[in-house]
Amino acid sequence: MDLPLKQQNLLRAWQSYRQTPRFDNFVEFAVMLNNLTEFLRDKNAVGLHRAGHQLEQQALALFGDETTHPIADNILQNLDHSLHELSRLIEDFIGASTSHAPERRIQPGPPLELRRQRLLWFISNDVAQWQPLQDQLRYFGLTVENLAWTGLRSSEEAPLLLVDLAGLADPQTSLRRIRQDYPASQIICLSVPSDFTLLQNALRAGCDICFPEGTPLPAIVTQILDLNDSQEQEAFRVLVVDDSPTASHVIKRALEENGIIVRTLTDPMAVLDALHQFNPDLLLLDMYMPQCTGVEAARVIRQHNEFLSVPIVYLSGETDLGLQIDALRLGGDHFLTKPFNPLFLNAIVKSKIERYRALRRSMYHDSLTGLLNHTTSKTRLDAAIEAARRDGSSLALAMLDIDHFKKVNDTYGHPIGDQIIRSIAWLLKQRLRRSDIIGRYGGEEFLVALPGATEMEAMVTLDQIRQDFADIRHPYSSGHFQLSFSAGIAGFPAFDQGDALIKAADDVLYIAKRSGRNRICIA
Ligand SMILES: Nc1nc2c(ncn2[C@@H]2O[C@H](COP(=O)(O)OP(=O)(O)OP(=O)(O)O)[C@@H](O)[C@H]2O)c(=O)[nH]1
Repeated sequence: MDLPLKQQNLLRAWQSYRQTPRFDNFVEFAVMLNNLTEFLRDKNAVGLHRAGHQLEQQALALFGDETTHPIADNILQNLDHSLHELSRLIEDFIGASTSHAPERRIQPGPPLELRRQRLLWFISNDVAQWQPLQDQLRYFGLTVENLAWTGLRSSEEAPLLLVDLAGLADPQTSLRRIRQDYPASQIICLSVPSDFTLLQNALRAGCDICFPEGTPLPAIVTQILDLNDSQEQEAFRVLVVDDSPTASHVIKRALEENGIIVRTLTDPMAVLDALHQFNPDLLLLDMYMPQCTGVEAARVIRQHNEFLSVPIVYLSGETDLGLQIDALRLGGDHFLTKPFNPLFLNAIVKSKIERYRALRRSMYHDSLTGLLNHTTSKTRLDAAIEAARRDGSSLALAMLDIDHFKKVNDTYGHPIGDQIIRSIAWLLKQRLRRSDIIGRYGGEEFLVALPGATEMEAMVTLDQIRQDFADIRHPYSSGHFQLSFSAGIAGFPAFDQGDALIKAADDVLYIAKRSGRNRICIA
């Protein structure tokens, strides 16, 4: 729905510049272009993003200032041509998506809001050979459909394309055709000969990721699931503190055009409350405000441990280098001088937030699985119990432990053991709700808290996951092996503190282990 709108905005902005070729109209065009390109990147519409990015580079080279506009006629024609090429690609994509879209029926929603399943099309002349890979991907929640090279069709969403190049007479031409037909899809190639030129050719023809011949199955599964995982990213949040409502409005608009959630504040003295309530990923601070300077506000903020790492970017008309350096020394991360270039502002804000989020991830999440780490799982559980107490709702906690895991390490090696730990993490992420708490509590032990669920409801959900996990065939050498996990469930309000709940679930997990494993017991 957003794509046609963004395309229209871009064409409209270009039209305005063609009619009145002033610098500010060019800025508007560049902002709309940047907005569309970032949108395509976020949606992983790889081919379309590539085309948008090329046009953006062309436009940025012409950005200049008031004196450089209007741009020369021949350059204008060039830009016009590239813009219409991009527009045609987008229209083809939108047309293909809507004309072949299957009729959508409204069905009653599932009781638990499951994460959306990603569609994957598998294109190969030898589907049977890839059955184990397909099975693995299905187990982890991807919807896999097989397509023949001769039977390619359109889709409402941009599916992930897994393309087997084995046995193709002219893989490059086939790939180019696919890239053209599916401009928005991510293309992953299997069976690419491990040769520099052939890999380079596949990438040039439009492939995004190549797996050379002989890549082990677990490595392929891991990368595809990682790709799928990285799709889910919450919108960035920025708090703007500037005493001028006009300046705040301009900044807000520039950032919102890029999908960033913005809150503005004209009174710097209220910044601590706003930080607590809004929980931003970044602060944009005006340098000079009547009651308090930006540097003073930054120093006050940095007195609070919880806000020590939130990036602070100063906005000011100040061009004195010495003052800028001092401002950075006193708790800021970057300095942007007004009038700012909206594209530059967006790029700085996004890159700072990406780093900040990566830092937070490493602080609160487990590096092997991306799940919450031990400490954070407990903190989140405590907070969820408090919320359940306030709302008078229930909460179920499960402790899960992989069965005979020592034997896995001893028989297949530690790296395969790690792979199993990751696979159970993916399965849990795939099957549980966003609002559930999923943590790696210890080596092969996981904590799962389901706010709002009773013990029995948790049992139904987790028992399905248990059965599915037990069905997964983990490939090893030329064969495979299967595993299981056991779990113990306890519930709030029967146990009304985090530690008591964990102990109760752990106790029944022990009973599940003693009574034969591959089962779930309730406290
Ligand atoms: N590969 C790998 N192994 C781990 C990791 N953390 C813990 N382990 C191993 O997990 C195994 C846990 O074994 P045990 O606690 O004896 O239990 P088990 O073999 O799973 O048997 P039961 O729990 O009784 O079914 C140990 O061999 C640990 O070395 C990890 O991050 N990676």
